[in-house]
Amino acid sequence: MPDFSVPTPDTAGSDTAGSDTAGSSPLRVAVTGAGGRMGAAAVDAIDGAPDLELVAALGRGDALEEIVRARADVLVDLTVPDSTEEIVHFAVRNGIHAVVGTTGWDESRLAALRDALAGAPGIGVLIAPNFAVGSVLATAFAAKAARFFESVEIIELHHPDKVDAPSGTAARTAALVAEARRAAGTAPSPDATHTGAPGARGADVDGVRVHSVRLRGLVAHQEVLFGSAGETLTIRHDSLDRASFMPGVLLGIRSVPAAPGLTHGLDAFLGLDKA
Ligand SMILES: NC(=O)C1=CN([C@@H]2O[C@H](COP(=O)(O)OP(=O)(O)OC[C@H]3O[C@@H](n4cnc5c(N)ncnc54)[C@H](OP(=O)(O)O)[C@@H]3O)[C@@H](O)[C@H]2O)C=CC1
Ligand SMILES: O=C(O)C1=N[C@H](C(=O)O)C[C@H](O)C1
Repeated sequence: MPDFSVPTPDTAGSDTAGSDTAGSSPLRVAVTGAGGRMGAAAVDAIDGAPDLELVAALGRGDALEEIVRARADVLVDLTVPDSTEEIVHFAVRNGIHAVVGTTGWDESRLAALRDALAGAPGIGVLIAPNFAVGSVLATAFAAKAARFFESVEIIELHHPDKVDAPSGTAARTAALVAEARRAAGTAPSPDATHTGAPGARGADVDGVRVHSVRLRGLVAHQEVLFGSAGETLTIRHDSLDRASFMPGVLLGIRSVPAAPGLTHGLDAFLGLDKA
């Protein structure tokens, strides 16, 4: 597994950065959604990290108080959009940092979380739409490319057991692409469609068309398609296995105690905000 635990520009010098734990006690980590696809993989990854100690693994129906009783330093939430907000606010109220991979964090939820964190000095929450480094890079590349093309559309492709559409990654990519195009004064993507079947043109996310495919055999994939006269650019990322998410989960756990307030996206912990 690639190891991002070496100190990054943001974490260098912090107590919690790096895997060299000589002289310091392991970070105590709790996981909600521990029985799920991602939660189970995260539990294994945390178990395998010498600088981390898994102190609680909760499923639906387990009392959140167990996280406090276990004296967790960091909670990793990998549940469902309906549960994540309550769980993360519980952690913040109880002075526990959180690393959140669960989808469903729209602008109004993020604003409420920022408010809660303002009343919890020193507590950090990472909301990471995607933990895979390739996906984070692909989204950053898409945001960079956004202003240079007339047209943009996103296709996200996932396993059919996913409960939400579009994916959190696609929503975040669309938002960043839209922001870059607005800042550059780019016109909306041209589209002459005026008749057609409902849904045929995908969902409108911040002015960007997003198409969601659900197919057995897939894990998590995304294409951002750009087009201008005579050329196209496709930025594609594929997670072929949930192993792809684990280095990012571990980086989030190690970095979040030194990052008070809300961090949206793994970018800053990878030093990408300075690239
Ligand atoms: N950021 C990233 O890189 C990634 C994010 N994700 C996101 O992570 C989330 C989980 O995905 P995935 O593991 O595939 O989904 P799963 O459905 O496999 O897992 C979700 C788990 O959460 C449990 N759960 C639901 N509510 C609660 C609760 N209140 N307390 C404790 N546990 C609860 C469910 O239990 P039960 O089955 O009993 O309902 C289930 O075991 C999704 O939002 C997904 O989009 C996924 C992959 C990567
Ligand atoms: O449910 C999934 O599987 C995934 N969810 C996240 C999302 O919605 O973007 C991250 C990744 O795409 C896998």
